[in-house]
Amino acid sequence: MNVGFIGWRGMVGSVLMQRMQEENDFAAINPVFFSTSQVGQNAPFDAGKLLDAVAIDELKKLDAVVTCQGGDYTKQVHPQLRAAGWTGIWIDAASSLRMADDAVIILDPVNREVIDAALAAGKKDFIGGNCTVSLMLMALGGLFRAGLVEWLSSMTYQAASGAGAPNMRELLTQMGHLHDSVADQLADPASAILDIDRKVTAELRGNAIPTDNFGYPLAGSVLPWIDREVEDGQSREEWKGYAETNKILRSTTPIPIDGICVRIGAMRCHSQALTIKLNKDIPMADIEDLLANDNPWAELVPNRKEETLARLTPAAVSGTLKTPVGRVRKMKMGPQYLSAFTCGDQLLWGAAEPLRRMLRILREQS
Ligand SMILES: NC(=O)C1=CN([C@@H]2O[C@H](COP(=O)(O)OP(=O)(O)OC[C@H]3O[C@@H](n4cnc5c(N)ncnc54)[C@H](OP(=O)(O)O)[C@@H]3O)[C@@H](O)[C@H]2O)C=CC1
Ligand SMILES: N[C@@H](CC(=O)OP(=O)(O)O)C(=O)O
Repeated sequence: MNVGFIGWRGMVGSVLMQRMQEENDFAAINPVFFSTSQVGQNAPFDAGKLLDAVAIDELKKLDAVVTCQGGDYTKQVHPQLRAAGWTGIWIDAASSLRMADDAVIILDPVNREVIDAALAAGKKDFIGGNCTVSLMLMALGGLFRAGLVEWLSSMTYQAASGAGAPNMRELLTQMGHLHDSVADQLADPASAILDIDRKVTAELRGNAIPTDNFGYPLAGSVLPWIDREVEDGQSREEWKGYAETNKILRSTTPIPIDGICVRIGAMRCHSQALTIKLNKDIPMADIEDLLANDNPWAELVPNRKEETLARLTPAAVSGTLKTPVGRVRKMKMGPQYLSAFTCGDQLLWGAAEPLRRMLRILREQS
C-alpha cells in the first residue's frame, strides 16, 4: 500500500510519526513523504526525497493520503485530486471535510461499525474528529453505547496545544514573564502577597506580556471563547460538540450536547466537566461497569480525593493514551443526573491516534 504523508513534521504529524514508529506501522506500507515548503529535501526514515504536496500527479499514484497539514491544504488539494479521478482513501486531521455528506468521522473504539459500513459502501474520506469531542466519547463511550444519554453538558478546560505549537510556546513565555515581574518579591519570604498580586495583575493588563498568538494573556487567566462565533451565541468549538458527536455515533435521534469551551493554561491535555442526564435511573455500580469496561483506554478513577488528584489531571495524563473518567456520582438534581470529569491528551486520541488506527484498519482489509 502506497501511503502519502502530508503535514508529518508539524505538531500533530510528529505525534503521528512517533506513534507509527512505536507500533511498527511503517513495516507494512510504502510511505511517501510530501511537503509544502521543503520539496527535494531528504524525507524521514530514509524514504527518498520530499515530494511536492500539491502535485496532483504524484498524489494520484497513492492508495491512501494521510494529512495533518491543516484545513487550507485540504480545501485546496482534496477537490482537485478527486476531480482528477483519484479514488484512493483520504485520511485527514483537519475539520474542513468532517461534516461533508460523504465523509466519515473516525474514532474506531467508539464507531468501528460506522467505519466498516462506510468502507463496505465504498466511502473514501475518513476524517479525525474534533479533539474535545473525541476525548469525551472515548471516556464516556460506555454510556453512549448503552443508549443511556438523554442530554449532556460539557464545560471544557482546553490546553494551549489545541491552538497550535506557537501558542504552547506563548503560554510558557507568558508564565515566565509573570514570574519575572515579581521574582524579587518571591525570593523574599517577608514580601506581601497582595503587592505581588497587584504587580501580576498590572502585567496581565499591560502591553508588555506577549500575546501575539492568543491575543490575550492565558497564563494567570482563562479564555472562555475558542474559535469563531457561530449562531445562537455558540462558539464553533461548542457547535462541534453536538454536530460531530451525533455524526460519529450516527444517532437516529440527535442527542442534545452543549456547553462552554474554555482555554486554560495546560500544555496538551483537554479536560472536561460533564453533567449528564440519563434517560433512566440505573445503579451507580452499573454505570461504573459501563464506563470502566467500554474500551482499554477509559479508566474509571474512583471518586475519592487522592486518586482523583493523582490520576485525573493533565499532569498525570499528558503524553499517554489514557482517557480516564472520574468524579462520577449522582447529582442533587435527581437520580438521573450524573456528574463526571475526564482528561485526555488532545494530540493523541484528540488528533493523531484515530488517523493511525484508520490506516491500520485499511491495511487489515487490503
Ligand atoms: N493542533 C491541534 O490540536 C490539532 C490540529 N488538527 C489539524 O492539524 C493541522 C495541523 O496542526 P499542527 O500540527 O498543530 O500544525 P503545525 O503548524 O505544527 O504544522 C503544520 C505544517 O506547518 C509546516 N511548518 C512550517 N514550519 C514548521 C516548523 N518549524 N516545524 C514544523 N512544521 C512546520 C509544515 O508543513 P511543510 O512541511 O509542508 O512545510 C507542517 O506540516 C491543523 O491545521 C488542524 O487542521 C487537528 C486536531 C488537533
Ligand atoms: N479547536 C481545538 C483544536 C482543533 O484543531 O480542533 P479541530 O480539529 O476541530 O479543528 C482546540 O482549540 O482545542
